[in-house]
Amino acid sequence: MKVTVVGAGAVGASCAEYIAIKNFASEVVILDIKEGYAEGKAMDLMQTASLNGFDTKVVGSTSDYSKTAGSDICVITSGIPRKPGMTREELIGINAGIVKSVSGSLIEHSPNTIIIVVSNPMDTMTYLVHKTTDLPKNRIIGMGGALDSARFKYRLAEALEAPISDVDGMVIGGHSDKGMVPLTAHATRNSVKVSEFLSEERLNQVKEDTKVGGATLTKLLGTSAWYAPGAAVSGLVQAIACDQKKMYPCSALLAGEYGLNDLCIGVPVILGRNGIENIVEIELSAAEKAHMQESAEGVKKTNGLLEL
Ligand SMILES: NC(=O)C1=CN([C@@H]2O[C@H](COP(=O)(O)OP(=O)(O)OC[C@H]3O[C@@H](n4cnc5c(N)ncnc54)[C@H](O)[C@@H]3O)[C@@H](O)[C@H]2O)C=CC1
Ligand SMILES: O=C([O-])CC(=O)C(=O)O
Repeated sequence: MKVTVVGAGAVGASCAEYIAIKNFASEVVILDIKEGYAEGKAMDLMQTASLNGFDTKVVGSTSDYSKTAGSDICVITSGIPRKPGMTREELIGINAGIVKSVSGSLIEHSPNTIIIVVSNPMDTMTYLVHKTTDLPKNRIIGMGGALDSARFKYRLAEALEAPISDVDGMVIGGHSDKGMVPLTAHATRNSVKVSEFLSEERLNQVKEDTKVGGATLTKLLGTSAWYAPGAAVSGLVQAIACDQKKMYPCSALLAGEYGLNDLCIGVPVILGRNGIENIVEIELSAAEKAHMQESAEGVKKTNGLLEL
C-alpha cells in the first residue's frame, strides 16, 4: 500500500506521521515544492521509526512526481492556510490553481489512485477535482467532517464532563464556520441521547463551539490546526487501505442524495478499498434539513467562484 501526501507543511507532515506510526502502509511519499523540505521531513520521520516501532518507508520529494507513481491513495494538503480573522473561502484564489495542477500531476503518475482533498475551501476544492479530472466519483473524497466530528465529540465530552470515549456524534454539511451541521439530536453518551443530560442552551453552545473549532485554533496558533486534521486524514486513509467499511462524514459529490445535486458536501459515507462505497442517507429533522440546505447554498456560492 503506497500513499502520497502532497504538501509537507503542518497538516501534510502530521498526516504522514500518523500514517507511518499506524504501520499499515508500505510506503509514504511526501512531496512539496520547497526545495529539500519534504526530504527533510521524511528523513526526520524515518529517524522516529525505531523509536515508534514502524516499518513504513517514508520518502521525500521536491516536485518529482515520478516518486509518487503507483500510489493507491493520494492526499492533497498543498496550499495556503488561513490566518486569524480570515474565512476558509478566502483561500480559493491561490489554492484552486494549486489543487488543480497537483491533482493532474498525481493522476498522470497514479491513474488508479483515490484522492483525498484537504486544502481549503475543502468542499469547493473537492468539487474542483471532480470537475477537472476523469476519476470516478467514488475515488475523490474531501476530508472535513471527520475532523469536525472529532471536535464535536471533544466539546460534547467537555459539556458532559465525561471521557471522550463515552461520547458519539457526527457533523455533516459544509466544512465552513457557518456551514457545519452538528447533529446534536443524534449525539449520544453510551447510547443515551445527550439531550437527557444537557439543556438545549448548553447543546446550542456545543454546536456553536464546534462550528468555529478551526477559527478558534487559528486565533490561538496564528495559523490553522494540524494534529487533529492529520489524525482525521490518517483515519480515512486507513479505512480505505485496510478496507474497513467504516462510516465517516466526508465531502462527496451528490446526485440527489439529501435532495442535493452537483456539489460536494459532508455526508456520512462508507469508506473501503474502493473509496466511497456508499453514501448513507439518514433521517434529518426539519431544522437539520433546513440547515443542510443553507449550508449547500453556501458551498454552491463558493463553487461559483471557480473558473471551470
Ligand atoms: N480540510 C480540513 O479539515 C483542513 C484543511 N486545512 C487546509 O490544508 C492546507 C494546508 O495547511 P497547512 O499544512 O497548515 O499549511 P502549510 O503552509 O503548513 O503547508 C502547505 C504546504 O504546501 C506546499 N505547497 C504549496 N504549493 C504547492 C504545490 N503546488 N505543490 C506541492 N506543495 C505545495 C507549501 O510549500 C507548504 O509546505 C490549507 O489550505 C488549510 O486551510 C487545514 C486543516 C484542516
Ligand atoms: O480552520 C482552518 O482554516 C483549517 C481547517 O479547515 C480546520 O482546522 O478545520
